[in-house]
Amino acid sequence: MDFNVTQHDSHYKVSVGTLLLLNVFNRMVLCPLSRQLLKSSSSCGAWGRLLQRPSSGCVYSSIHGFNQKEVKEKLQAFPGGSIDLLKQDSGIAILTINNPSRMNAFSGSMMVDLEDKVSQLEKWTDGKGLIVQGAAETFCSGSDLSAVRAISDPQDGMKMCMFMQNALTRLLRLPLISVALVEGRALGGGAELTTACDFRLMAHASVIQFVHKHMGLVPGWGGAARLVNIVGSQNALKLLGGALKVDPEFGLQIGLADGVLEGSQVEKHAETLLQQATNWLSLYTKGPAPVIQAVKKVVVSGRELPLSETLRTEKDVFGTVWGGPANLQALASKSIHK
Ligand SMILES: CCCC(=O)SCCNC(=O)CCNC(=O)[C@H](O)C(C)(C)COP(=O)(O)OP(=O)(O)OC[C@H]1O[C@@H](n2cnc3c(N)ncnc32)[C@H](O)[C@@H]1OP(=O)(O)O
Repeated sequence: MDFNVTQHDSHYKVSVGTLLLLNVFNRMVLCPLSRQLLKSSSSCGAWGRLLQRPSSGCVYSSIHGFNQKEVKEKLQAFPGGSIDLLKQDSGIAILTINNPSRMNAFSGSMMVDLEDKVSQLEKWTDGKGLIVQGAAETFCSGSDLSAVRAISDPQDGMKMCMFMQNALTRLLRLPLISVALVEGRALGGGAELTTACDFRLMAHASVIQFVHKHMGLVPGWGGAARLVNIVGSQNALKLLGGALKVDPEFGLQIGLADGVLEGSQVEKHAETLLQQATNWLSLYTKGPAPVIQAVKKVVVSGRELPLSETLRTEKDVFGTVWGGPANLQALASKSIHK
């Protein structure tokens, strides 16, 4: 029996035998080969650095004089609040910044908690998407100012900054499509946190503001580097230099926001913001987890690596889905894309 398969504008004739052979070839030759390539590149290659090992997305390690255990102990001295993770059967997880009495400011223990939750998400094989939100109708007001005052020594400040850069870089590199649901205010480090997600959805009347200049600071959690990638250097300079308030309309205009959510309080039976964000995200997370994760991996490599390295990574990721269950099922079901 032959299947007529349309891919874009070309028609291919694929027999069941060919499909099975492809699958066997993939499982016995390509996959072990890919795994071998990944192994050999894991110590220094870009692929290994970015995608292969959990927590390998770290920017700082002991070779940079960074002692994670020591920094964690110091941060734990500033307790309060929590970072809550809910992994759902749908493959979409909800990460909640939870410290309402301080407008969801990050205490030291919340920073440690965040790193722990990112580690859990790195191991989530069934995951496809992630929504990052704040508790009690506001997003996050940045660093807890009482901790900031206590860690005024530049060396300690830099250690906290390295810790948060590691955690947020790993958050952005997760093989999950992530969205920050911004309600209320995202200030300082909270604004930086929104840039560690792939997308930002802003609720009516919400504000993202890099208030660092007003605090005599610049972003230190990787937010400036990510902001430049998202909105370009001209807009980033305006947002940081002017500590401008970004409302949903301005956010859409400069590309910081990817969508605006309706106010749920206005109409009694309106969808909650979380439901709206989930619906928005599900357009991109529909399908099997290995395929969605592969999509995110090729985009991460394209976003971060030089062209020749990103092409090699794309080839390796391609090898993990080619002839895989979703690919074979699509071929067998004669899927067409009108
Ligand atoms: C590299 C990271 C750099 C940084 O993130 S530096 C921190 C940047 N963030 C800030 O400066 C935010 C300072 N806070 C504010 O501007 C205002 O509190 C804010 C968020 C606009 C909310 O204003 P309001 O709605 O009027 O509420 P409020 O001021 O009464 O605040 C309610 C309670 O929350 C507290 N709070 C808000 N942001 C905080 C923070 N970042 N650290 C510690 N506590 C914070 C605030 O002190 C107040 O507490 P309390 O009720 O007086 O005990």
